[in-house]
Amino acid sequence: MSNLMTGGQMRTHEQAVIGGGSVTGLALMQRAGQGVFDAISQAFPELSDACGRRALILCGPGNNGGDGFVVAHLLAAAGWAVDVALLGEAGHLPPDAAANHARWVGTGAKRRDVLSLDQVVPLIAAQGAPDLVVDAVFGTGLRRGLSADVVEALRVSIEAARHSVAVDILSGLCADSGKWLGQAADLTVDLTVTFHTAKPGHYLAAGGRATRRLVIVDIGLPVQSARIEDAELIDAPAYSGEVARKDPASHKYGSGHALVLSGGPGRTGAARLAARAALRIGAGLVTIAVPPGAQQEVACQITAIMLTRVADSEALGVVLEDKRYSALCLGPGLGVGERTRSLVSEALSAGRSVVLDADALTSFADDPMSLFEQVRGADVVLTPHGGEFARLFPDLAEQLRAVAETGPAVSKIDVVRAAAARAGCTVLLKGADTVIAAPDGRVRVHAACRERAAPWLATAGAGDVLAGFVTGLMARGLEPLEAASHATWLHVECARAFGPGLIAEDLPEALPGVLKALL
Ligand SMILES: NC(=O)C1=CN([C@@H]2O[C@H](COP(=O)(O)OP(=O)(O)OC[C@H]3O[C@@H](n4cnc5c(N)ncnc54)[C@H](OP(=O)(O)O)[C@@H]3O)[C@@H](O)[C@H]2O)[C@@H](O)CC1
Ligand SMILES: Nc1ncnc2c1ncn2[C@@H]1O[C@H](COP(=O)(O)OP(=O)(O)O)[C@@H](O)[C@H]1O
Ligand SMILES: [K+]
Repeated sequence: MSNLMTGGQMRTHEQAVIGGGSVTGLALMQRAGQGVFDAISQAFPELSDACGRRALILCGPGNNGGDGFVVAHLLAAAGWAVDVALLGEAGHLPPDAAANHARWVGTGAKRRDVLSLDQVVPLIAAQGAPDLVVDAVFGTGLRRGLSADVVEALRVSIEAARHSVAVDILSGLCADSGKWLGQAADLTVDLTVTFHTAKPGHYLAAGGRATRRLVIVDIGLPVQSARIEDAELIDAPAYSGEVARKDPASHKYGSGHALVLSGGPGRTGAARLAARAALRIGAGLVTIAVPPGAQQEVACQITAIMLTRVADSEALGVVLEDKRYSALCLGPGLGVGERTRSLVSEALSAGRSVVLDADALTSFADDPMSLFEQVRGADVVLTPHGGEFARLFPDLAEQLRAVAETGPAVSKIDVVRAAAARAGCTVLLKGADTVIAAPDGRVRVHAACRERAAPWLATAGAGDVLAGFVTGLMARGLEPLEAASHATWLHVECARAFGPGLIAEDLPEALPGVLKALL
């Protein structure tokens, strides 16, 4: 896993390193610009012959613009015809950007013109499409939404150019949250080149869709050891290798016994999906607890999975006298109301690992604190989708939903971290971008975007399978944050392995192939 650093963390780190005297801001800017140039050459080999190529570089009023001037210089040196447009006054640029602006403009007979940003649209109308547009208008310093003329210049350039590249992050996106500040511009570039680490805004919300490729350039800043305030990205190509391995000497009870509670007649499918997922991910045994009226329905659809009758919370208490049940899953298809609340309370009081999903969460919509009092400090994972999250944490959901006028905006990381602290247990908020937070502040991010896109995963029952994966891994003894992280990565991996046409039943069946590939 790698760290995701916010704009603020990046600035603090950069200032500390510059303050230490080992490097100057100007040198970092040169490395950043060189990194963008190299990434362009690598991503678009068809541009290697610079003869007759035209580039348009859009520079902003801060250091992101400074990076743009470095890129302009390198492209021109390589033989490109380069136009540069600047937003704002050259005289107001910060020192390092001003130095690179001056270098670009040159002196005497070799002076070059710098256009103003409002000359960009007429330039493209007159000259036709450039081969390359580089967006160096705003990076991590974006503080408010783009004005309409900036959006227009960006849109026309990006849509016209054959190749589009954003320096650090596409202008208009908040680097911390991936949200558009102000009005959403909904632009997409071919390539984004960022520095030192990826930022949350490259993965969260609109940020995950705003670039087709992301390249992270090492600009020589020292790598910081992991700190609790850094969100970690679940990104390793073979993340869940440890899950694929089992102790050769263990027996089935060594891998735990998962109990999945089912809803009544006609509502048992979700629990069966979760149970199959828990078994496939390696729980040694899986049992479905069914209300008596649904016994027939479940019995005729399971084989390796076992069944026990559980009419109510008292019956659940009796079942849980068997201490070998190591993890429980409640929620999928369970029904909303008092019965579910009492089953949840019984499960939590038994002191096992517990996954609460779907109806088990919605059942506490009227009094979320009564749930949090029971889960605090226990090995519990809550797995809400956006709607369920809003029922338990309405204020946090509102902060996440609100249009952000100023940056940095509240991010999915911020709200899930706050939710986990409030609930006192691990919270996994689902979506194309999934954020998992432990109550101690650790956060993991998985984004099903770009090379990990899994659009077929947005299918009924996929969430039940995820709950089953988490349950199975907790049954095997993984701690909540680890179980949730591996389950999330494997869930997407199964969807990617199966591909188009995926339905929820296919996910557990794709898992053996995925696990085998990890060994
Ligand atoms: N950190 C590092 O290690 C390294 C960083 N590097 C580079 O520096 C970049 C960060 O530079 P940065 O801090 O100068 O911010 P940047 O994004 O250029 O913008 C700030 C300017 O924009 C203005 N402004 C903001 N929003 C606005 C709006 N909506 N509309 C209009 N104006 C607006 C704001 O003005 P103000 O808010 O003060 O009015 C200020 O003038 C980073 O992304 C990377 O590319 C690399 O060189 C190497 C190492
Ligand atoms: N666009 C998407 N790309 C990747 N994964 C997605 C996308 N949309 C939803 N998912 C995933 O699909 C699952 C849907 O779960 P959920 O909303 O609970 O549905 P259900 O209740 O029908 O099972 C979650 O794991 C979520 O992260
Ligand atoms: K940019």
